[in-house]
Amino acid sequence: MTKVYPDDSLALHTDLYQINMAESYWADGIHNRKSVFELYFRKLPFGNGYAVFAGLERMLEYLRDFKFSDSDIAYLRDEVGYKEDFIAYLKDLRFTGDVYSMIEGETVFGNEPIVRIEAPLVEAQLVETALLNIVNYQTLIATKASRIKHVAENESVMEFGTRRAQEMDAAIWGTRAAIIGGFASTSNVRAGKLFNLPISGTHAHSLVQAYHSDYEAFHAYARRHKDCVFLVDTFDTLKSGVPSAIQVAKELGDKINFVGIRLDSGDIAFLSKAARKMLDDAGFPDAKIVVSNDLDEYTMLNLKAQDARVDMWGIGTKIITAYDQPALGAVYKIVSIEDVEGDMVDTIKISANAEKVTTPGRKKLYRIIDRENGKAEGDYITMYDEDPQSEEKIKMFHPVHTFISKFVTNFEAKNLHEKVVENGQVIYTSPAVSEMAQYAKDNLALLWDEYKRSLNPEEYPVDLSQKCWNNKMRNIAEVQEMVAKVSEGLGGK
Ligand SMILES: Nc1ncnc2c1ncn2[C@@H]1O[C@H](COP(=O)(O)OP(=O)(O)OP(=O)(O)O)[C@@H](O)[C@H]1O
Ligand SMILES: O=P(O)(O)OC[C@H]1O[C@H](OP(=O)(O)OP(=O)(O)O)[C@H](O)[C@@H]1O
Ligand SMILES: O=C(O)c1cccnc1
Repeated sequence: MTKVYPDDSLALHTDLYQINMAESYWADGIHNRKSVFELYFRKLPFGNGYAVFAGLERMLEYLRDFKFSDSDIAYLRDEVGYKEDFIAYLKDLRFTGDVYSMIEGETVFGNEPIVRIEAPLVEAQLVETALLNIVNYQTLIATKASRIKHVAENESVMEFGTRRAQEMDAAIWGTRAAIIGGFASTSNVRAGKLFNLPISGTHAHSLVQAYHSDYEAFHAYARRHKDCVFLVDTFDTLKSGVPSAIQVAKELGDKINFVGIRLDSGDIAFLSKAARKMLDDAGFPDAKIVVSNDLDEYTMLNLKAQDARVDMWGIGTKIITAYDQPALGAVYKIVSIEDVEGDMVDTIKISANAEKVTTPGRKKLYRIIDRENGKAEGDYITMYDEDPQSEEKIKMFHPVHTFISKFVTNFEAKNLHEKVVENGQVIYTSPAVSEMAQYAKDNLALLWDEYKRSLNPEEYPVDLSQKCWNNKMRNIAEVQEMVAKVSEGLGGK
């Protein structure tokens, strides 16, 4: 049985090691040193050429409300065993830092900072797990939704996944992310209420089974509902389901809005073509054909290649669980920390894998947009004090394979980070989810098609400024020097 705490908070929604590190920082008196952390992922999910950022609104709620409640404090003291002095410190702890973030619906790529947290070390550390939890899931689902919508083109896509979601929270936030990524509506009524999302739905096989008849079931449904989409595959799609739907639509005429039919099994290509012909011949050329049944962008593409006659898609399991890639690997890394003199010192994490070496320093992120064609040339990471817009010409080069480079002129440098939290106060108001979805759509229009194709897209450039790259190389050299000294001191080679 779960225990119920009326004052349960999300401050404990973290890994134990974060609180243990917080205790060390505090005991050593370095907990209030200014620090800069960045949140980013390295590899795009689903082999896609871009991702769609989602999660800011929940992150902001979490940071705003960050506080260990009385029952959290009691648990940490009585069950986990932290000492009284540290417990007293945790009681009054709030998030007091600054946060810079992309806004929801922004197109995002690997190895670029999505969120930058500037806060006392202990605070920035404690919020890591929750921030990653939020962004990893929501961005994954928004990206999957965008892939699916890309294949659907102008046909609308409904989210049907709640029953298959990894529990209730995922259904709610996942469907919100799906709408940001391009889905038109959700079947989850609570999500509709909470986030003001468009809700939609048809009916299930149980309705038809309860009446033992397609005709009776459709009639019963139509007596109480104006908009009707009849599910036609319970007994026999072409011999009973579609003819019954047509009969009810004819009988009730203007009394209902016969939106169309739904197919949920069998050969969708074959059945949709046959049903289309029956509907057209019966005088219902505007009736829509909705399809569902374990669909995703791959089956959709395949169905389109077979000229399936589909007007609307219902997608459940494969969107809400991000079925083919259940996790986005976003990470949260420290890039700069105040030293004993009060100066900020950049810090780096070295790895044998060049892609995994962090990029030190407080940085900014720009999207470089060609003023002539309005298309994005690439993203450009600079040190905080740089302003690419003040330059005539910038050199963009691959941060690992540096010989891949180009000069860009006549560009607009769009700053992708908005200040959303200042001294712990949330200063950003999230727009409606529909606006986020529109923003996502507009952003995708900046990308050349080769970055958007669902199979083997081109790699979009995410480059470092020369200054940023030099800083990284200097940090690597310094660490190598330090390691050599340590190694010598310890008797190493
Ligand atoms: N013409 C088609 N081409 C490719 N895939 C299809 C086609 N028609 C249906 N599919 C997909 O093939 C899969 C068929 O799965 P399955 O065999 O479980 O369905 P079914 O037996 O027809 O229906 P159910 O088990 O739900 O009653 C589904 O993912 C469906 O979307
Ligand atoms: O297929 P998804 O993309 O997950 O979409 C949601 C599914 O949920 C319903 O099926 P139901 O729960 O009745 O299961 P079934 O169709 O597999 O029998 C509906 O008929 C869809 O097929
Ligand atoms: O409205 C529907 O058709 C629907 C809703 C949830 C799951 N499957 C279908």
